[in-house]
Amino acid sequence: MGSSPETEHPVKAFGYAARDSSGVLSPINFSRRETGDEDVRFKVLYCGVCHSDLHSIKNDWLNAKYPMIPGHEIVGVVTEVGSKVKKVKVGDKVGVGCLVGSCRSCDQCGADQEQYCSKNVMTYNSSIVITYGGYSDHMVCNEHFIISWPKDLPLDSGAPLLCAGITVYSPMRYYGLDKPGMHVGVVGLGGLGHVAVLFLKALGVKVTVISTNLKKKEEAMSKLGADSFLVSSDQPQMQAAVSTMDGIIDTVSADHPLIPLISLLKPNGKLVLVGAPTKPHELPAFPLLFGRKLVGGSLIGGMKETQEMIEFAAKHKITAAIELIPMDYINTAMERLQKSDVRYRFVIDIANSLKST
Ligand SMILES: NC(=O)c1ccc[n+]([C@@H]2O[C@H](COP(=O)([O-])OP(=O)(O)OC[C@H]3O[C@@H](n4cnc5c(N)ncnc54)[C@H](O)[C@@H]3O)[C@@H](O)[C@H]2O)c1
Ligand SMILES: [Zn+2]
Repeated sequence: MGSSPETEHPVKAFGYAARDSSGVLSPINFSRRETGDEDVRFKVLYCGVCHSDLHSIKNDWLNAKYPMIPGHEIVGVVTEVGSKVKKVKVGDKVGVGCLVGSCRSCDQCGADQEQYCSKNVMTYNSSIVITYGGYSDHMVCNEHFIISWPKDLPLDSGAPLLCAGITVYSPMRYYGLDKPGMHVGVVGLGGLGHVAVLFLKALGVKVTVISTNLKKKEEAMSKLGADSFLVSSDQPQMQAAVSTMDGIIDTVSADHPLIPLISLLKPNGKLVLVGAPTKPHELPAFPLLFGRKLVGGSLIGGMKETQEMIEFAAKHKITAAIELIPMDYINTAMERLQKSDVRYRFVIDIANSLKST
């Protein structure tokens, strides 16, 4: 029996898609697969708006497939489970982040690092199969990639943790920047950056925000609890902070110089890049040699660590600072995100505002 997109994906769905690199999002009817034995089907309640969604719809990374339905900070309520599903039941609250599949048999998958599996399937714009993300009415996904939502964690302001949260939490753990009393810098106070401050503070780490924008100082210190604030263009301030940091988490989404950041590190300090600008960084050897410094990267986190992160967040009452928006505000939200005009994450109120046409 031949298969067609209709037989493989017979369940009608509705969402918002970008059709080309203008990135403009508009309503779309599409379809999803039936609930398989190991699948969890859920109604989407909330979906965060990550800067990666913006990079993707605009084809900044030159890998866009259209129509593209973005969204990988997805929280919902389970409506159907396959016969073999053990993790959740109908009515449970669940989350899905950036991953919906991986080979499940390679070394990386065996080490709970599905994010580094060469055959992993991203939640949308996957290069392996067609996937559509959370700017949509419902999702279906293998239970391995489902996060069980902690009872006391808010659904709307918790949603951004599924990408922004795990993306900063994982490198803190892996690079050992999680020890009480350490001093860690956070560059770029946006969606990722502001939750980085919250996680580091919960771990007992001293945090300095490094930003281009002095206007964010008051909020960074009083609302997010940062210990100090450096304006990256202020030379005397930057000079006074040279060799003071054990690590830096760099969340900046656009081109920026790394050398001033490397100079802020103590010997053996680590600069971790999580932001994904398109232009290559300039990275001279000398500032690394003198001080045995390290520049590394990190991509989201595996499923086990994402579950651990979300439980850590619930325990420490960590949520994102959000602006809740209706679906039809998304194009304005994307324009504002491009201008860094959001404190600090847009979250779409999908269930109350996405109406099928
Ligand atoms: N590594 C990963 O797994 C991963 C996961 C999610 C997002 N990302 C990437 O991280 C980056 C940040 O994502 P976000 O959602 O936090 O974005 P955001 O827009 O909310 O925050 C980015 C911050 O960078 C600042 N910034 C922008 N241009 C700057 C410049 N030239 N110099 C200094 N600061 C500048 C902005 O003011 C803003 O505070 C994006 O590139 C995104 O694609 C990576
Ligand atoms: Zn993201």
